[in-house]
Amino acid sequence: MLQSFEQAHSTPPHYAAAPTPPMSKPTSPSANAIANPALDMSTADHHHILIVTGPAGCGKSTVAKFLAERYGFTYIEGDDFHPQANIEKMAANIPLDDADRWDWLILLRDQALDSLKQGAKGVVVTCSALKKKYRDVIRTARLYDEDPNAAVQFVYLRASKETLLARVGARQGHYMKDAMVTSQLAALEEPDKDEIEKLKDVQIIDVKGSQLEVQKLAQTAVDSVFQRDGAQA
Ligand SMILES: Nc1ncnc2c1ncn2[C@@H]1O[C@H](COP(=O)(O)OP(=O)(O)O)[C@@H](O)[C@H]1O
Ligand SMILES: O=C(O)[C@H](O)[C@@H](O)[C@H](O)[C@H](O)COP(=O)(O)O
Repeated sequence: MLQSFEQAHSTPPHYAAAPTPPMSKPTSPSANAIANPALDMSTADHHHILIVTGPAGCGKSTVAKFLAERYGFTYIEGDDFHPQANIEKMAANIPLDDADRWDWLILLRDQALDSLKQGAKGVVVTCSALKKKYRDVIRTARLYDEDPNAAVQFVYLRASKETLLARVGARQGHYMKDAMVTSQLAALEEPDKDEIEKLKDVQIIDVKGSQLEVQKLAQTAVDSVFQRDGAQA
């Protein structure tokens, strides 16, 4: 959900014009979160940057809020960090191009790193990250991090065109309208074999089910990442 850009915030020097609203405070895992040793492993051995990706309407914000609450991570809503020019373009049904996206992607990467630096035990970021080269920008977080245990992990939400159209169409008050779904899918490069098998930093979630079903799938996927990383630590 888009928030106000008027609040005070710190601005990275290389992105002076960017809106940078404050991030949500880390939340404690909800009282009814299922007890799971993965929660401890994630915080003891690694500081994860979870990037929830996929086209408009796939459920990024919905899933990211759930994951942030479950793990007590800081939530960063990517839509809140677009410069006004990008928002105006999207609201006019004009797809962003690469040039529109680079600084936004760098800003999201740096916001995630800032959060970890300020003590967050992990971060969940929503970012469509439609193309491999956009994901590669976020992957460079590792190079800039002062914390050698920081780990970027993508949670890609896979949805059919019909599902996207239905969900974007039903959503109220967002600048991204259903007319943009076609261009989102045209730009989309799903995570490829290299990313899945070599980099091993992508989890793919089918989101055709209910919110609860999708939450369970996302939780299982992320728990497995924490288990894996804990075992390797
Ligand atoms: N699994 C689901 N089933 C049905 N509706 C969903 C599901 N997940 C999200 N939604 C709804 O679809 C719309 C788009 O979800 P949202 O999280 O805003 O997607 P994104 O952030 O990827 O654009 C919202 O109105 C949301 O409530
Ligand atoms: O919630 C949404 O509907 C989307 O996330 C939408 O807002 C947009 O896709 C991104 O903010 C960035 O735009 P690109 O996907 O064109 O990079």
